[in-house]
This record gives sequence, C-alpha cells and structure tokens, in this order.
Amino acid sequence: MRNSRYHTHCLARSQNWNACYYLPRDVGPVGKVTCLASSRTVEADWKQRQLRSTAVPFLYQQNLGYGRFAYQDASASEDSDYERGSSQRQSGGSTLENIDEWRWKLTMLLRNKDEQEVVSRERKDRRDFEHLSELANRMGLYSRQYSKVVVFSKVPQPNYRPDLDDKRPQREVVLPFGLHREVDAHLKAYVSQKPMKTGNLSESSFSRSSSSGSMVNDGGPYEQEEPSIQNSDAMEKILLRKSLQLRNRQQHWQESPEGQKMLELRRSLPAYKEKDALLKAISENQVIVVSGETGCGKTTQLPQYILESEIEAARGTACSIICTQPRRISAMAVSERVAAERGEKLGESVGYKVRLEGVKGRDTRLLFCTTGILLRRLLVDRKLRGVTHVIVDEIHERGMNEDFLLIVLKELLPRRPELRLILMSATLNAELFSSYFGGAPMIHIPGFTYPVRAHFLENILEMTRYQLNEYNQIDDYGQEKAWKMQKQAPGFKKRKSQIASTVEEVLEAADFREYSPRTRESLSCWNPDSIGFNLIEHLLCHIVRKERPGAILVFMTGWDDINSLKDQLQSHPLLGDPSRVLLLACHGSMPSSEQRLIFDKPEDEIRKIVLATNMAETSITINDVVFVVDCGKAKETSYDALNNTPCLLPSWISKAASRQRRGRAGRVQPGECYHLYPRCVYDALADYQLPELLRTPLQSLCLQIKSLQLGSISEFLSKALQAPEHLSVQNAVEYLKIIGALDDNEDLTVLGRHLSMLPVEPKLGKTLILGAIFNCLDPVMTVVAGLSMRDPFLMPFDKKDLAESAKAQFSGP
Ligand SMILES: Nc1ncnc2c1ncn2[C@@H]1O[C@H](COP(=O)(O)OP(=O)(O)OP(=O)(O)O)[C@@H](O)[C@H]1O
Repeated sequence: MRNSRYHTHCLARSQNWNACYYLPRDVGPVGKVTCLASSRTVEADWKQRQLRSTAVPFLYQQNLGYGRFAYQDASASEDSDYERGSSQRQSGGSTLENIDEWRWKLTMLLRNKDEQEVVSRERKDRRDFEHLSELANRMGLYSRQYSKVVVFSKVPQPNYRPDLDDKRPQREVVLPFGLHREVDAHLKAYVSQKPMKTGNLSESSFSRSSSSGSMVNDGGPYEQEEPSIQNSDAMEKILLRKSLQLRNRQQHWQESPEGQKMLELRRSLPAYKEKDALLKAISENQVIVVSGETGCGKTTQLPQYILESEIEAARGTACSIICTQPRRISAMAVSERVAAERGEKLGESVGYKVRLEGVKGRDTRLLFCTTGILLRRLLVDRKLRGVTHVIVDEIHERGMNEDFLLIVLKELLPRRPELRLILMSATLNAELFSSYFGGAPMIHIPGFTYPVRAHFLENILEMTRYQLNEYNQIDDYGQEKAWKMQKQAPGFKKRKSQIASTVEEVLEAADFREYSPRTRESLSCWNPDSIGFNLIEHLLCHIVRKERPGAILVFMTGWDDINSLKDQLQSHPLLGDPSRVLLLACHGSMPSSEQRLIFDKPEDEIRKIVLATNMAETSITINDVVFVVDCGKAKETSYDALNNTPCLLPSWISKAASRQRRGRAGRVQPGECYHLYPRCVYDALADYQLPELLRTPLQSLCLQIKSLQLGSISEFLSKALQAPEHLSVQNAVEYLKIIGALDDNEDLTVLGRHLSMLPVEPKLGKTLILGAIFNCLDPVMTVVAGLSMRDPFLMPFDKKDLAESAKAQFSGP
C-alpha cells in the first residue's frame, strides 16, 4: 500500500478567513504535510502567509461527491490537532455567543460567488443549530446537520454526504497497474469456480453497483440466460438444511411466550381471517389485487403470511419476497415492525433497502424497499432472478415509478411464470388494476382495526367555537411571504383550477342550517385557499387541553408551511412549552434519523405533535397517534403539456388520500380525525389523484425506458395503465434531444446513460438536471446544467418550490 497514491486532501487553515481550504496532495510543499489515510491524521505546520497565497480550492470529486469550493470554519477538522486547538481558542462557548461571527461568515459566503458552503464541526446543541439555521434561512441560505457536522450552503443539501461521514471515510485508492491486474485475475478465477445459487437475496443485484456496466445488455430485454447451476445436488442439500434451520427458528419463536403474545395480537387484525384465502389465491394465480381498510394488516401481515408459509413448507431459502413502498420512511418502519413481529433483529429474515441506506443480511428473504430501488435492480437484472414474489403496496398512489414498474412487470410475467405479483392498497380502484392484468382476482379484506371518528370543518367550528373571519386565515409562511399573503387575501383574483371552482360551487350550494349562526358565519368567510395556521393552533390547543391523551399528527403541504407553523406554535404559551408539548416535524428533506423521531413515545404528560407532509400518509403506524388533523392539501407536481410548464403547488388531495390520512389513527386504539374543510368539499374531491404519469414531465422516465432497452419510448408508454398524452411524450423526447441525452434516433448518448443512472425521482424534468449539478460534478454534467439553466422552460418554476422538490427527491426513494 505504500506505493498507492491517495486522492486525499489536506486541510489548511487560513489566517483571516477563519477557514480551511482543501488542498490536493500534489499542490506542492507548503510547510510540512503528511497524509495518512488509515489514521486520518493530518499534521500541519503551515507557513500561513505563504499558504494563503498558494492555497487553491480543491474540487473534491467522488462518485456521489459534491464538488464545490468549500470553506470550513476554524474549528473544522477533528483530523487535525492544530485545528482542535484553534477551535477551543476561537469558538469559546456556545454558538449563540458568536452569532455575529456567524453572521459575518454567512455574509461572506453569500458575497463570494466561488464559495458554495460553510462546513462547521463546532460542537452545537439542537437549539444552537436551529438558531443558526434560522439565521441562514433568513439570509436565503440552506442549512443541514449531518451528525456532528453542520453545513450552510447556497443550494439544498442531500440527506447524506459521504464526504462528511466521519465513520465511513471514502477515499479513492489508485492501485498500481500490476497489482490491479493481479486482483482482476484472482477475481475472475474465483467467479468462474463459484457455483451460482438461485433464490438468494444476498446474491441479488441489490448489492450490485448500478454502475457495474452490466446495465446495457446486448441481448435485448429479458433475454438473459439463466445462470447454470453447478454441483446442484450438493447445493440442494445445503439449501434444504438451511430451510429446515429457518423453519426451526420460526417455530421456536412462535412457541415462545413472547411469540405467542405477538401471534395473538396479529390474529386480532382483520387480515388474519383472510389468511388462507389470500395464500390460496396467491398459489393459484400469478397476479392478485388486494384491498382492505387502512390498518387491517396488508403491509405487515400479507408479506409475512407468504414468508411464514414458505418457511413452514421448508422452502425458506428458495423464497425471496420484495415488497415495494412508495416512501423510504414506510419501507424502514414497516420492516422494523415485521422483524419485531417475527422476534428477530432487522437484517435477519426481514430487511429493507432504500437509497443510500439499508439493512439486510445473507438470510434476508423478505425485503421492503422503495419502488425506485426495485426499478434500479431491474436495470441490472431484468428477470428479477431468484425473486419469487413482488408485492407492490399502496398502488393507489399511482406515482410515476409505480406505473412504470407495472408496465415492466406486466411484460416480465410471461417470462417468469413462477413469479407472483400482488398489488395492494386500502383505497384502490381494484377493477382497473385487475383488468390491466387480464382479469386478476380481487380479494377484499373486510373490517376495521379500530374506529376513527371523522370531524369536518363545520363540526370543528361548533366544537371549538372558533370564529373564522377575513383576517385570521392569512397564513404567514415562505420566502415570498408578501406574495403568498396577497394571494390568500380576500378578493385576490387568480386563475382557478377545476377543483377550486368545484369547491366554490359546492360551498355555494351547501346547507349549514343545522349549525349555529356563529358557525354559519364562519363558514361563509372560510377561505379554501388557506391552510389555516390559526385554526390549526386553536384546534391543537383544544385537543391538548380537553381531549384524552394521545399524539397528534398534522398533515401539512411542505417544508415551508411546516416550519412556519412550527415557529408559530413554538411561540405559543401552551404549545411551545416543552414540558407539555413535544413538537416534531417530518418532511422528505429531513435525514432519516430525524424522521424516525416521530415514532418515539415522549414521557407521560407530554403531548407529541407531529407536523408532517403526505410522506406520513401511507403504511406507517405511529402507535401513540390518536388524533389526525388534515389540512386537505398536498404539494403536487402538475404539468401543462401544451405550454410544457411543470409546477409544484399545494392542491386539494383526493378522497383516497384523505382516507389514508384518517387511517393513521385507529391503528392501535380508537381515533379522531379533524378535516379542516367542510364535508361537502370532501364529497366533491376526486376519488383518486390523477396518476403522476399524466401530470408531470416524462424526461427521466424516457431515459429509464431507453436504459432498460425497452424499445420505442412512445410505444412503451402506450402500454401504461393510463397512457400519457402523445404531446407530453413528444415534449420529453425533444427536450432530451436538445440537451444531448438522446441522439436523433432516440438512442441514449453517453450523457444520457450517465443521466439515467442518477438516483433522482422522475418528478420534475428540471430536477433531473439539478440532480446532475448536485450529484455528479462530472464536467459533462456541468455543461448540461448550464444548458438547462438557459432553457426557457425553467422560467415558470417557482424557485423555492423547485429547490424544495429537489430536496424531497434527493431524499427518496
Ligand atoms: N409499529 C407498530 N406498533 C404497534 N402496532 C403496529 C405497528 N405497526 C403495525 N401495527 C399494527 O398492525 C396493524 C396493521 O398494520 P399494517 O401497516 O399492516 O396495515 P395496512 O393494512 O397495511 O394499513 P395501511 O393501508 O394504512 O398501510 C396496524 O393497524 C396496527 O394495529
């Protein structure tokens, strides 16, 4: 290893800037520099004046690197004794004491167009961070905490920064050519001798890098050869022994007192009554469609029934179940719950995989993952080798990934007759899915777990005696506060969406005679465009003071309204009192570790209030939630194919989404749901949300189609459950041609291939480009980013919405 050349960087502290520069190792001798990758020690004896003139910012590159010219604050690096010393000298105590210093640092960051971020490793408690974060936010900057490191930046930050992960330092090691060849030869020899197993998840390409080069297969779609199984007798014996071990372990747990208790609990769920019928239908049909009320046990029980019955039949090692979830948080939470119900640690027979995170082991037979992860696996393993069951959960959401997955799976089914596909949701249009899969059987799980009482706006106003008027419905949030307030102000005219007009019509026709004059008056000035911060505050006070114990889950639309409402509630004498209320936020741009806090139970006497986006709408069980508050709106990407203008705006949710929100209560005890809109408005909502495929740009999807070699883009998309308009497809293809991702024959260029590998949700075409900027500072990508910035299509975006969407998309799937 002595000969290896480390692409590492040294930290050098500058005198005046209170900052560190990244220096490439070969910048030349500037004082005495020793880099030891293993011990992560940097010894620096800088001649500082000399350094300031010689130091050059270093573009830090790595696979998912965030190339930028970085500053680190003086106390930055734990790597350096020198730095530690300076940290003590300069920070001197709490961050709040040096707030002016911070203000100056952030101002300098804003002024200097070459700098993108300030990285601080100074010890900060949560309050300090929030204080600084507020300051940064006010200055139009972003902030993010990664364990002990805090980043203030000009652009939104992703959930995970490998370059800031002290526990897992990533270095690129360039091996000498001779050694490289030797390792290659050993690997080849090993691979050629190693028998291939089927049915083993650990061998599946979930662990393969998507950049393995196997993505493009000359054989065309689904034409890969099955791996030959050598020494099959010996292998079968090993697998059988393993299967018997799995069976013994399962029986042992089920017979234990804790296992018995858990079984009893599981048997009380409505799904249990249908267990045999479900298993029979699965064994007799390749595709089935399952519906059942929220909380009846679809997500946690059905995959488990399959797993248990396979293990029971001594086929444990041959079975491999994948259950997709639309969101990271549900994949993680549900897998934890199922592992606990099986008396195991996560990563034994049950695991999860979401982007950049996952827990699974060699024996994992049931894997919960995001839809995006399954799609990425399909990139490298089109036949889903070894997978026996695919369960697509919450199929009613009709996200772009889910619809895309369905087309691919539908094509795959005839080639994998033993593969089973199960589509599930509480609120799906079962006939639509059934007919798409040639009349697949539909099974309904009847019954509720616990009742949830629904209260609509008229009941809430009666109950709380809150009086709505023209002035207390102006929500105070977001950077463009003035604009938003103007928009919400009575009399402000704007182009109305169809649903907004319908809402107005039903309100005009509504009959509220049975309610008090006070409520009728309130309803007459209710502003359907506002979220109603003041009403929410009043309702929360009412629940905290007068209702039974239990956590409250409030559904908001996005990062900005959640944060502003949180600020407002924090300054309230009751709701802001930490000895009585624990206020938590949960949105897509938060790190998973923070999102998980919503599942923790606070101390007795403290009421937990979670402000969440629709990411908490499906699959998850926060077991102390008794009350749900639903503002009736969610941020949604929509797209006007005629003008090629996408936008991300709060829109009315569908009835299905409203029921899903209500269903977050009543899972372990009876619950209450407060819908902040009248019942007549609920009745007027669409049954289901318009599929994402029909309302968003298709660029990213087109790239996926091409990289999977699925033929002509328009032909492929015409096979969707509900095919997008021809104009939308054409626009997307044209766009990709303009930026050089597709050539004139609609084939992927090198650039297109790179872009198709980006882990970006295909929600906004422009986000794909932002993904290129953030995730891949490959020079080619930067050129593309530049091109797209001049692209007039970008203009209709609300900049904040775009940034927020980008943030949300980097955190999922
Ligand atoms: N973490 C948990 N703690 C306690 N009970 C739980 C937990 N997770 C699930 N449950 C119990 O299991 C039941 C079934 O949950 P599951 O997620 O399988 O329902 P579901 O039918 O998939 O609902 P949804 O459609 O809302 O996702 C819940 O109603 C609850 O009683």
